[in-house]
Amino acid sequence: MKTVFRFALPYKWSMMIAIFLMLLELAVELIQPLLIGKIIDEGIMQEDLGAVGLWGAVMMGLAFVALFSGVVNSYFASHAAQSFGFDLRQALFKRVQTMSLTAFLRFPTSSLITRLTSDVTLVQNALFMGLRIMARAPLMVFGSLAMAFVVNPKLAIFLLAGAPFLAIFLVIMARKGVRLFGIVQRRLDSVNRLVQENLQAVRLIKAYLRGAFETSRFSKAAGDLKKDSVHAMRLMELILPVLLFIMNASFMAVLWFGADEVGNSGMPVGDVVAIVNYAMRMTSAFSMFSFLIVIFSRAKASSERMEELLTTDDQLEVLEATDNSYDGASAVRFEQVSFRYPDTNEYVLQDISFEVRPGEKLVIMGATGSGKSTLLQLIPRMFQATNGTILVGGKKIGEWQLDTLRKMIGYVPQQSMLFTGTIIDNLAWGKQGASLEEVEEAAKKAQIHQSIMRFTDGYHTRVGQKGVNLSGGQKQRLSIARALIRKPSILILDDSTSALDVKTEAALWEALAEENTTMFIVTQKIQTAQIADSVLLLSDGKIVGHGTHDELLNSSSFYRKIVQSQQAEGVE
Ligand SMILES: Nc1ncnc2c1ncn2[C@@H]1O[C@H](COP(=O)(O)OP(=O)(O)OP(=O)(O)O)[C@@H](O)[C@H]1O
Repeated sequence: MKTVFRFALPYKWSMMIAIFLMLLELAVELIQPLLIGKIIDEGIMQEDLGAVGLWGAVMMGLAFVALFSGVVNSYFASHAAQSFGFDLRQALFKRVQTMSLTAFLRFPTSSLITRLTSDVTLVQNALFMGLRIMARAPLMVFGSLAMAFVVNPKLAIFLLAGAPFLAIFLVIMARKGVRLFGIVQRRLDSVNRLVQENLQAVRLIKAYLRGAFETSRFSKAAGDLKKDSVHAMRLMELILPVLLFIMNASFMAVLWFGADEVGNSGMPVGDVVAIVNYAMRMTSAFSMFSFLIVIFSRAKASSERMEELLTTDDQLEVLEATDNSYDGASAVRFEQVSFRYPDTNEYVLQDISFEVRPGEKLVIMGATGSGKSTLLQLIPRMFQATNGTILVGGKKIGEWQLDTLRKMIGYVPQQSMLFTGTIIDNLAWGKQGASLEEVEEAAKKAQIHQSIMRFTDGYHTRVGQKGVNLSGGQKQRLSIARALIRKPSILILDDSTSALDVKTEAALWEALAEENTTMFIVTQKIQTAQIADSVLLLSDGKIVGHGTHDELLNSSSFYRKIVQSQQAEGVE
C-alpha cells in the first residue's frame, strides 16, 4: 500500500485538516452523553430548570461545532481523495506508456484497464472514507470506553468484556476480505477482457453467427464475478450481526446490573443513562467498522494490484555509448542474433546474421510463424535480443538512447491501427507539430492522397473507432503515411501492403525510391522481392536463403517454390 499511498503525500495538509476536524467532531460526540448525564442528575432529578437550560445550551453549541467540523472535513477530504486519485491514475497511465512489450505480456490489456479504472476508484473512495470516518470508528470505540470508565468503572467493565473477541474476529475478517476482493477484481479483469474482445471482433462475431456463443461466454464470466462478489459480500455481512450480538449482550448486562445498583446501592440514574449512551455509540461505531472493513479490504486488494504495475521492473538495459557518431557503414546489422519470448523456452529466431546498407531495401519472406514480425520488432527494441548483437548505424542498439533510436525508425505494424478522430489527426500523430504540407506530402507518397480527397470532408473526414469506415487498403496506406511523415531513416513495413493492388503498390515503391530510406519489407509478393536489393528467407526462425531475386532463383529451392506457387496462381 505504501507505493500507492505515496501519491497522497502532496495533499498532507488537506488530510491533516480533515483528520483534525474529524477528531473535533468525535470529541464533541464523546462529550454529549456526559452532558445528558448532567441534565438528568443536576437538572431533572434536582428539578433545577436553570441547569437543564445551561447544559442544553452547551449541548446545542457543541452540536453546531460538530456540524461545522463535518462539513469542512468533507470539503478537505474530497479535495485530498480526488486529487490523489487523479495523480495515481496519471502515474499508472504514464507507467503503461513507458512499459516495455515484455511487461505488456505480463499484464493483459483488460487487467490494465481494470487497474486504471475500478482499482483507482476503490482506493480513492477508501481514502475519502478514511478521512471522513476511519479514525472515528476506533476512536469512538476507545473514547466511549474511556469515558464510560470515567463515569462509572463498575458498569464500564461490561462494555470491555466483549472487546478481545471482537478484535480477533475483525482481524480475521479483514484478512479474508483482502483475499476475496483480490479474486473479485481478477474476475472483473475477465469480464473486461470479454467485453473488449467482443467489441473489437464485432464484425467477425456477426459473420460467424457467434453472438449466442459469445453471450454464453460472457454470462459465464459475469456469473463468476457475481458468485465471487456474493461470496465476499456474504462473508463481510457476517461482521455486523456478530458485532451487534456481542455489543447487545454487553448492553443487556449494563442495564441489568445498572438497574440493580440504582435500586440497591444508590448508583445515580444519570450514570446508567450515560453508560447506555456510550454503549449505543460503541455499537454504532462497530457497525461502521463492518462497512470500513469492506472498503479497506477492497482498497488493499486493489492497491496491491496497482503496486505490482507501478513497481514492475522492466527497464531495457542501456549500454554505455562508446561513440556517438553514426558511422554510416551499415544501416542495420544482425550478428548471430537469437531470440525467445520472455517466459518461453523455445527460440523463435536462431543465429540470425545479415547486413543492410543505408538506403537499401530488404524483403523478408517466409511461412507464417517463421519469425518475420519478431525479427522486425527487435530493431526498434520492442524486445531485447536474447543472444547476439544488433547494430544500427554502426552502433549497438543498446547504446542508442531509446527515443533517438525510435525517432529514426518508421514502423508500420501488421495490423493497421487508427485512432478515433480525423484523418489529419491520425496522420499528424506520427510527428508532433506536423504541418498540413507535411501531412499531404506523406499521404501522396503513401498513395492515399487521392482517396482522401474523394471523401466529402477530405483530410477532416472522421475515422471511426479503429478505422471501421475505411477499407483495409486505405487503412494500410494511412498507416504508411503516418510513418513517412517522420521522414525515417529506417522504414519497417510488416506485411503492410498486403491489401494493395499491384499498380498501387508499384506506385508506392516508386515514390519511396526517391527517399534515401533503408527499408525492411515483410511481404509474400514476388513482385516486391524482384525490386528489392536483397531478399531474406526465413524458415522456423532460421535464415534459409539470402540474396537478390536472381541469386535466390538459382540457389534456393525454397524461393523457387514460392515463385512457382505464385505463378501457378497467376499472380505474376
Ligand atoms: N508474444 C509472444 N509470446 C510467445 N511467442 C510468440 C509471441 N509472439 C509470437 N510468438 C511466436 O513466435 C513465432 C514467430 O512469430 P512471428 O509473429 O514473428 O511470425 P511471422 O513470421 O511474422 O508470422 P506471420 O507471417 O503469420 O505474421 C511464432 O511461433 C509465434 O507463435
